[in-house]
Amino acid sequence: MKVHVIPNAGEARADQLLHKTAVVIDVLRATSTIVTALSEGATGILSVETVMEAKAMQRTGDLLGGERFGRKIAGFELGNSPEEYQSGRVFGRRVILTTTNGTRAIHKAERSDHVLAGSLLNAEACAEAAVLLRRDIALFCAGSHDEFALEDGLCAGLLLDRMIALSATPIEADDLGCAMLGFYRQNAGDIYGTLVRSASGRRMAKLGFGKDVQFCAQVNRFDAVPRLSGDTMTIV
Ligand SMILES: O=C(O)[C@H](CS(=O)(=O)O)OP(=O)(O)O
Ligand SMILES: [Mg+2]
Repeated sequence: MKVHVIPNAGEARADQLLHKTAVVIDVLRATSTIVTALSEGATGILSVETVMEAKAMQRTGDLLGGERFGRKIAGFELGNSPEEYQSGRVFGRRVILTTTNGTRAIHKAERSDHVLAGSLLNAEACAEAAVLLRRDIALFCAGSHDEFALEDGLCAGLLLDRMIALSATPIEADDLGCAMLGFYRQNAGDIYGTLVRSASGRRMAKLGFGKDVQFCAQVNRFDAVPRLSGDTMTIV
């Protein structure tokens, strides 16, 4: 099984996704939010690229969630902080989500055979689900504004580490995958510190979302593996 790492949404090419299982990774914060929302009983997450689209798609009972410039969008019920999606707020509701990087990466990944949402929060379960799908895998780091984001690379390294442990057949990683695997193994004892020191982590702290970084740094908090079915992510 081949595993390829895509460094950011802007660099994703069709040939890297076709006939594969894509695992979209946006640790800070979109896929962490999606994993949390579905673990907390949301019925599905519809990812859209624009605010207008989100408003147009809203049906009775749906919640609008997401951010622009990191902050909750005017008129939306929810921002992009995973913890907002707890305490029963999303239980039984569909969420229409639009974020700067993560939802865009999910759209780009749609050309793959299977699309999963990965994060530190569901790493083990996600690695296992991806391996069981028996396709070559694209670890699709959403990145930030078309640049590589360290927290996504760290998560790609963790997923690769778990895939190697779980797969019955050998895993053949590309060069970026090997680099991220090494980076993860070097920093496995300080996941939170690595996130805090990353550019996105520092940006989150500046915006007042330091608690989100702490939340998103939890490894294997959830077993839920969001999977795209039609246009909506649900739990497999
Ligand atoms: O809200 C976030 O975490 C980011 C916002 S920004 O790109 O850092 O301004 O969006 P995401 O799509 O979750 O990376
Ligand atoms: Mg991000």
